[in-house]
Amino acid sequence: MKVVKFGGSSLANGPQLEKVINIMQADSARQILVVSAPGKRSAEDIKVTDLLIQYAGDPSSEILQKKIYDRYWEIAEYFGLPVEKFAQIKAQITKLAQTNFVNAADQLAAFKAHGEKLNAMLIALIFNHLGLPAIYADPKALGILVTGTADSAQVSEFTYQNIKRFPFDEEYLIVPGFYGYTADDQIATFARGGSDITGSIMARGLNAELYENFTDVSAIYAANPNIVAHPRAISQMSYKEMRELAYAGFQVFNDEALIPAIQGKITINVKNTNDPSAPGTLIVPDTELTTSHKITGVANSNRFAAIYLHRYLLNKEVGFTLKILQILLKYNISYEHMPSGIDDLTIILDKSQIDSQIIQLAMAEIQQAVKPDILEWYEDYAIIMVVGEGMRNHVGVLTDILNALSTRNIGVKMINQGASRIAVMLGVAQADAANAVAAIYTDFTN
Ligand SMILES: Nc1ncnc2c1ncn2[C@@H]1O[C@H](COP(=O)(O)OP(=O)(O)O)[C@@H](O)[C@H]1O
Ligand SMILES: N[C@@H](CC(=O)OP(=O)(O)O)C(=O)O
Repeated sequence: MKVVKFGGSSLANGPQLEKVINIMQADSARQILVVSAPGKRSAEDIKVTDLLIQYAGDPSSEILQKKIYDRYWEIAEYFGLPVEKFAQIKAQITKLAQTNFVNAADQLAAFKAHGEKLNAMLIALIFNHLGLPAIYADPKALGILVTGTADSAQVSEFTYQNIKRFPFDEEYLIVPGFYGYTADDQIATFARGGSDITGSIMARGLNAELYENFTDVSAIYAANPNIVAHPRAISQMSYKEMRELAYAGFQVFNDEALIPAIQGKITINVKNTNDPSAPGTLIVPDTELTTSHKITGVANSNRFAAIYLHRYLLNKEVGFTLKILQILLKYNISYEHMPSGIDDLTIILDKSQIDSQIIQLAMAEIQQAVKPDILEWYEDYAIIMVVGEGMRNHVGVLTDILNALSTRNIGVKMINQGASRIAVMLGVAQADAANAVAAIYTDFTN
């Protein structure tokens, strides 16, 4: 049996859902359908998840209710679903505004999750209307249990036994992606783009033969196609390569979604809803790789910022880093990377988790506690990740990367190599990030 996940772009309207239904019917092993909320129908459009975020901030807005309702009705109408059957979807949109939540974070999570929930309910109704046997499987009934925060949930291990016990037979199982339930029965969502995680959880829970992830590109490319024109398609890559690339900007597959697949040894196939016969990209254990390039891909991300500090003889002082980490802990700030030299330390953070006031307080405390000669906050920071299992067997990869950048006059703020033997991470100014990706990609593929 195959678990098949479709992203928001594949479910944006009726004609897209029609392609999805055809893809599901084309292979009898495709039984589990994990869905995102309807995505953008054009570049200027707004995702249903983003409409729901607005609605959470203004639940009395009839305009927002109507906008959300219209997105689902447009799909229902395309398939000729009777209004009476659609009534339950409409009722859920209105009911959200009347529900009392314990706090704002729980309320926002519940609103966001309804993008997927209502879409899965609607798709099950449409399948049945078309004479296809299908049931809606809510994460609560499946036993998808999560811990962590309301907007950044982590799956609990109990989930996998629960999924195995879920009773189903020959019918399609339509599962909403993106959320689970906490121990106190509240909805909590994964990070944005997290429907991929649900697909991976289902694939591990049911020990699927394959996890197919359908999106709007025919493969994962060696560079973001929005930066490099017609980049090389990656036919196959390892879990670890995908994780590094997804983390650093290849949003085509969520980085956290790799973990359940790795644990369950499930092969992932990223494919295109608009071109389903294309082979797509296979993501496999490194032992199963049959192709090898010097580099597999190069990604960039602007979601980082850095604290830089300099003090002579930093290397001699016992407990220096610990003091800084205790301050970060106090302010609930997690760090991503910490490259260091004898007198210097850079702490790279994910900007999305911090506001500027908190960082100022933390910086003031660091100044007080460790008295650095220089303490700076770099907002203008982009990370470039150059990834490839093939790097292990090639000498001079770093030289080639640095040459690619220096010949285009792109300055490097930081280099981190070694921790992961298949990736080199570089820090550059945000304005240089796209050029850096294009430069490295061009030099390595020529
Ligand atoms: N290296 C890459 N290869 C393919 N697509 C990429 C890459 N980097 C970024 N993308 C972008 O990822 C998009 C697909 O991801 P996403 O928008 O999350 O899809 P979905 O709506 O299916 O969840 C593509 O349209 C493309 O613009
Ligand atoms: N709808 C959620 C989860 C998701 O995975 O969406 P998409 O498949 O459109 O990336 C989001 O917008 O974050």
